[in-house]
Amino acid sequence: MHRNTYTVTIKNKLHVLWRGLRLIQQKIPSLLPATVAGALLKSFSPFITIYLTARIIDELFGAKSVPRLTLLVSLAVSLNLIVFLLQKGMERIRDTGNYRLLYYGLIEMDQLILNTDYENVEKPDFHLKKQKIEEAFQVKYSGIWRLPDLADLLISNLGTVIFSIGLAFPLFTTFSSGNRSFFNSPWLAVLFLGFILLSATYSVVANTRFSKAVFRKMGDVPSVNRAFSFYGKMMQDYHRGKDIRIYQQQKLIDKAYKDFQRKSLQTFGIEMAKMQARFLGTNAAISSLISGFVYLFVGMKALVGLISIGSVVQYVGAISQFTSGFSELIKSSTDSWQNLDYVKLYFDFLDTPNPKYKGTLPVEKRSDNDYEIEFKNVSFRYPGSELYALKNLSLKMKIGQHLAVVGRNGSGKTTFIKLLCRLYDPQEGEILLNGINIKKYDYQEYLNLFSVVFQDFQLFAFSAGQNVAADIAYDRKRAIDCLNEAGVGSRIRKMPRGLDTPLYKIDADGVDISGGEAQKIAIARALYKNAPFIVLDEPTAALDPVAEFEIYSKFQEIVGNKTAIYISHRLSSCRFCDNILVFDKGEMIQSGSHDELIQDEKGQYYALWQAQAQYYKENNEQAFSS
Ligand SMILES: Nc1ncnc2c1ncn2[C@@H]1O[C@H](COP(=O)(O)OP(=O)(O)OP(=O)(O)O)[C@@H](O)[C@H]1O
Repeated sequence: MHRNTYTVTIKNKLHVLWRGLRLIQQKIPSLLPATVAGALLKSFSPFITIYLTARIIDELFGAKSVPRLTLLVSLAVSLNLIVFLLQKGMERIRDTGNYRLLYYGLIEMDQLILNTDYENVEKPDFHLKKQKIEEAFQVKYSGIWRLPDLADLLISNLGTVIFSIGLAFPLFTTFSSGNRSFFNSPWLAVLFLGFILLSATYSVVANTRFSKAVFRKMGDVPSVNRAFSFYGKMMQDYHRGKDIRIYQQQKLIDKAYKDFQRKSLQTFGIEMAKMQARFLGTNAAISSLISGFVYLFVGMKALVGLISIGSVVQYVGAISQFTSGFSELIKSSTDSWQNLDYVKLYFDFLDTPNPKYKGTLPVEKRSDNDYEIEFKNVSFRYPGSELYALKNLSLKMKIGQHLAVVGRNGSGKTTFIKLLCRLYDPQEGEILLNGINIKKYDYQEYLNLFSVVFQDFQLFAFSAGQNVAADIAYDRKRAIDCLNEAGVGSRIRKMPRGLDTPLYKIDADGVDISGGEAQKIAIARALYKNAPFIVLDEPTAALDPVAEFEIYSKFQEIVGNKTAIYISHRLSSCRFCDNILVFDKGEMIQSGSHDELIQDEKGQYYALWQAQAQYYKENNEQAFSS
């Protein structure tokens, strides 16, 4: 059972590795070949010096032939130069490739967020996964972008181990037949090899332990980072600056931040540093011990005349290359193995399923806007929620109708709009467009039917014109007309660059706008889209009473033959509508015109109307009497 899970883990990890390498090869074809070539050159280069220096020393202590010495020195210099230049060339290709990989990897995640089903965007898990990927990247550079670096380390260290074994091989296999000294005994070679293997094994164990401990400690990083970024954002966000000053929260924030820094430094930084010092100290002691033995073993062999002086340089060099190469190989292998967990996280995120059924039916383009939408026994619960946000809703929206949706907070009004636009699909019942289930239509085409100003609408730090047109290139006259209709044209004209002025101060010449102005720009955006259905969810919440009146009185004319849906808590605005739907706890409990509904004195609409009328009366009387 245990073994089985282990095999599955290995298989999964190898699959992730294969997928990662294939992806890199497809997107940046030069990166992996340059990495492999660079790694081989890197591992080969020290051996040129070791081998040729040994030969030069032998020549100096032996025949002293000047032409041979010249040849050896020129060979050493030119080979080193060639390898160095090739290595640098590969490094350049690798650096550019790595940069492109980083860019590609991050963009790919952002693309997913922009295009995935809306349902995913509202799930906290979805964002947590992305946060983990980004944190692993920021703190340890782990993830898909580290694959080439780790491949470089693995190949170069493996190369070092292989080349050093090749160069040190004769030391353990060549014996002088006439010499019966202890240093010529194969048993000494075996003993020495045993010692090297023992310390290498220790190095494997210590490395794995250390990597695991670091990995465990890294588990604390996301929460530490989250807190750091929380404090960072809190202090940088100039919108919070007002509250901080008015309530004099500087001391509170400063103390909380310092306490957190102290705690995280203690539990994370100091403990990690201690662990590292212990590990590095033991490693340094072992490698000095090995060096001592190597010098003793090789030196004694040379002393009793079994090997040449040049060979001392060759063997000592090769064995020390082997020990450092071997320990680095182990370290890079454990790092690579753990990095695959982050690569898997990256692919899991990219593989986030899109549950929405995607239809292909084109939406008929009608110049008469003759579209009818019907909700048939629609019920809906948000994912993970037991409660119905909408229950058994049935209604028809006919072309050109002006519809108001009213009800207390949380009664399901916005949810109704979300279902209408297919941001979510109902669990029960169906929604039909001209008699066909909306799921069967091509989603993008279906979305073209709607302009919505959500309660929590968002504008972006693009230019005012681009915000209105939701595009880079757009019809300037139409944008100005829509801004005028929404009552914010004169404000935009007064901005330093008119339509081209960036909104918000993220841009150096950006302009901050008021909440009401933002709402008017959002209305202009809805008008610019010119869709057959226009939905306004609390469209005048941030507007002053005069602007509100203007918008409502003009809307009749602006909206024209479009089907309009207003969600509003101000019942006075409902009088403009043909039909009013009253929602309560997810159900539609009343519908009809204002005049009809107001007749039902036991109904919810009457109660809401009376409550509002009473409130306005009392407040106005109070305001005007003082
Ligand atoms: N993303 C969500 N996940 C879970 N429950 C939600 C979500 N959004 C809304 N709800 C719940 O669904 C119910 C209906 O919410 P909805 O936003 O549709 O109400 P509303 O009538 O528009 O309210 P308001 O007048 O306050 O805007 C509420 O109980 C709300 O808490």
